[in-house]
Amino acid sequence: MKILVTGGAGFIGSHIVDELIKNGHEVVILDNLVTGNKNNINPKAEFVEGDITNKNLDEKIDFQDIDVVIHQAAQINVRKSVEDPIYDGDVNVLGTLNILENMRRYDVKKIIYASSGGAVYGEPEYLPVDENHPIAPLSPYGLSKYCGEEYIKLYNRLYGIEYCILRYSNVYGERQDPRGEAGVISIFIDRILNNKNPIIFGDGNQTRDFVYVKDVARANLMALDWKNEIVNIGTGKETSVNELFKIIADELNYEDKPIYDKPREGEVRRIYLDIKKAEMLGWKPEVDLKEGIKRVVNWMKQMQG
Ligand SMILES: O=c1ccn([C@@H]2O[C@H](COP(=O)(O)OP(=O)(O)O[C@H]3O[C@H](CO)[C@H](O)[C@H](O)[C@H]3O)[C@@H](O)[C@H]2O)c(=O)[nH]1
Repeated sequence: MKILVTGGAGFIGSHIVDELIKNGHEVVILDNLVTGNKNNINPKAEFVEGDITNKNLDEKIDFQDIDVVIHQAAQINVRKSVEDPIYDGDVNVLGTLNILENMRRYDVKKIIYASSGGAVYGEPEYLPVDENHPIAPLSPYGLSKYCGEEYIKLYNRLYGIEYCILRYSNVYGERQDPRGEAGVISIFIDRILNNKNPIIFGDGNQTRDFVYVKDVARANLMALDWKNEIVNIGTGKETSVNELFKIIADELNYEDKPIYDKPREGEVRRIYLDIKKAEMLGWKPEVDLKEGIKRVVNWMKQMQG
């Protein structure tokens, strides 16, 4: 199949591209390189530098040739979305709509969409959070990601474009930029390798569901066969930031303590995803947190030479 991966030079998108190419697919990458990185680009993919909000995108990309779009390009910074909700909406809502319009115009059959299991549900009413949990985002980012979902469902009703919406939990792994938007795992490892104490916001008892990026990439590959589904992609396991610190400290033989700072405002206390639906569809995470952290450590050591 010929697949367009938007954001294919980014952290998650580039792993998806690698997985697709490994499985014999032809890949076109669209990325504006704002947070994406040229070094992440698989040499076997065709690379188009451009923006999902460009109204003349069809001058750069031959949509007629594309079978499926895997849409990963986005504004992904939660705090930035609070500071500048209009920019966030431009990229995440209008950018997604622009992709859908091109798909409609040139008859592209299917879209796989990266949504956020951490941001669309808001403060969990029950745990683990399944796909039927009420939607009540606490940030413009959570809402803009959800708007993307709704436009995709609308385009399915109106024009029959097939979809699969994947709601990721906290994704970590190689190529996540520790100095970039998010990713407590790469931030802690980066700080320890540079002789700085990790900083824990609040008491460290807040919890998250950390899923390894190559497991997420594999979910995208499988989603090529899933039809009009909304699926949580996580591990179904809850890990506190304190526990996380301990696993990373053990891995790096770090004996110093973390610094405790004031809690980050507006973030959820506990969240982890119910992944029964993904499991029913045949996907499950394969790399556990310890092993995944080992891999990130090795990668970061390599990067630092
Ligand atoms: O130096 C740090 C960084 C983070 N944290 C804590 O670690 C947890 C995870 O923080 P992240 O910034 O890694 O991720 P978030 O849970 O804030 O998740 C956000 O960023 C994710 C990307 O990794 C997804 O986009 C997700 O949807 C969005 O809510 C939070 O409790 C945060 O307070 C620290 O204690 N110290």
